[in-house]
Amino acid sequence: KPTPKRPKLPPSPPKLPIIGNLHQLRGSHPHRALHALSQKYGPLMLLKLGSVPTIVVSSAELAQEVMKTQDMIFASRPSLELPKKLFYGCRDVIFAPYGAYWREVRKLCIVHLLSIKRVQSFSSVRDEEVSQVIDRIARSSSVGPVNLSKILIAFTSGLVTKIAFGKFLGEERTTKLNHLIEETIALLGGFYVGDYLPWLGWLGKLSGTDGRVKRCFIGWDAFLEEVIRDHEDAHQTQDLVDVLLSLQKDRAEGFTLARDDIKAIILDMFGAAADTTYVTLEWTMAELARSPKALKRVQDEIREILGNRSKVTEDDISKMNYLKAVIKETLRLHPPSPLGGPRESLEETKIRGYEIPKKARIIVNVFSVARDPEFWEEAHEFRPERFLNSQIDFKGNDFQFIPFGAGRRICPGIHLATTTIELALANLLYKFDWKLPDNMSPEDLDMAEAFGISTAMKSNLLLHSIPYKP
Ligand code: HEM
Repeated sequence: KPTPKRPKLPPSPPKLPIIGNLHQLRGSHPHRALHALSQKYGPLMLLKLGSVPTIVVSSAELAQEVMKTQDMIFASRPSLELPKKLFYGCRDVIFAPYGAYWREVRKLCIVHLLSIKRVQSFSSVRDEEVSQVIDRIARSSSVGPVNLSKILIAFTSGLVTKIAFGKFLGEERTTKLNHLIEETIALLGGFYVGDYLPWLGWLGKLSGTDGRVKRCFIGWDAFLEEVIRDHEDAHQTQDLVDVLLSLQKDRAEGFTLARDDIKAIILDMFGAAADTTYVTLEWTMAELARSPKALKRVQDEIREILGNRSKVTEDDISKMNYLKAVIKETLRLHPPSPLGGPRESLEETKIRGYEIPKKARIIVNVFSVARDPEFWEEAHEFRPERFLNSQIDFKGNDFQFIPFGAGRRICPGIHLATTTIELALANLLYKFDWKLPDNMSPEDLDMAEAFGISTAMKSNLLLHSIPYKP
């Protein structure tokens, strides 16, 4: 009797009983551990993370297969316990499974919250917040090196808060909000055993994680409820809560937004925007601090364009080609979400003749792709010049460079992110000269990565700032 043909599955590293390949991710950062495994097992691997079959893609060619050729099949997200509990049952955009609801809220975000016009409407808020950063650095310039990491975290979370909530928050609420953001980031960046070994979900209760998640959710809900109520009582400027409330009233596009939908969408804005923007700024300053030539070149460009004006405005940025190349090179080497957004297959399919089961988890290792030797020479080096006179961009068409993802799930916040990053960096680089702390050579700067949901620097970035007089 012929034996039934076994499906041809992608190559897998050896597994242990029960935990599968989880142990191979221990001890290193997951994107680095997966990168190392891909060097041995190839650009398409099948891992068992606990009991979850997980496909890991590590080349530009296969990223295109997943995010373009078969994007429709891979357009969903896995159903994860933590987001279900924190994001109102995934009524947000990031974690919503593929379907009518996700399509509607994503469209709403693109058209109403993150459009070029809306991003422009916050230009004075950005300007104000950047000026505060400059003042803060100027005040501490003479004292010693400034802790840029701390200043940049405060800048990005302050900016997102103003964009989302306007000027409603006093000191007490801001402190509460910062605490909630910190706790959410810590929870999302942690390892939640129930997502890999569902039958061990009860460990969450035992370890106290479930209680922490519940308290965090209750904290957010009370906070958002209060802020939304304030917005309903007052006719304010057009911050994001105002926009969402007016869409709810108008039943825009025949789609009714529930209260919880609004809260989940606002939560996304914090989850997706603050940390990613901050880590891009931090890594860019770190890379420049250890590359004096690139630092000089970008400052010369900015200072030549500015003449003797006092600060960079958003209109100046379009001429700053080297600055844009510096940001791209930083996003290539240090993608803030090195494993992109997790995807899930909606049906069974094949990649390069290998069977991909339905409901498999898909990880595109954005970090590996940006080092694909077929596309990148001396991939480990910081060389912004590679992006000059090059059409390669992060808008999702060049699959060797996808820090924002690609396809149906591509990051809808690219314009908001880049506008903020460019303006903040251009001003930091215009207003100050930057030096490593005394006696530190470029090789001594600690470029290690922290663990967490966005890959920040492990050590705070301390640099001397010397005010520049035009
Ligand atoms: C440097 C900054 C940023 C980076 C590197 C980044 C990166 C990403 C990545 C890799 C994804 C997953 C894409 C995929 O699954 O293919 C994503 C999704 C998303 N991002 Fe961003 N992001 C950034 C800033 C922002 C900002 C400022 C916002 C605006 C609030 C934002 C909102 C979102 C949302 C809502 C999603 C979910 C999209 C969906 O699932 O349909 N991001 N981002």
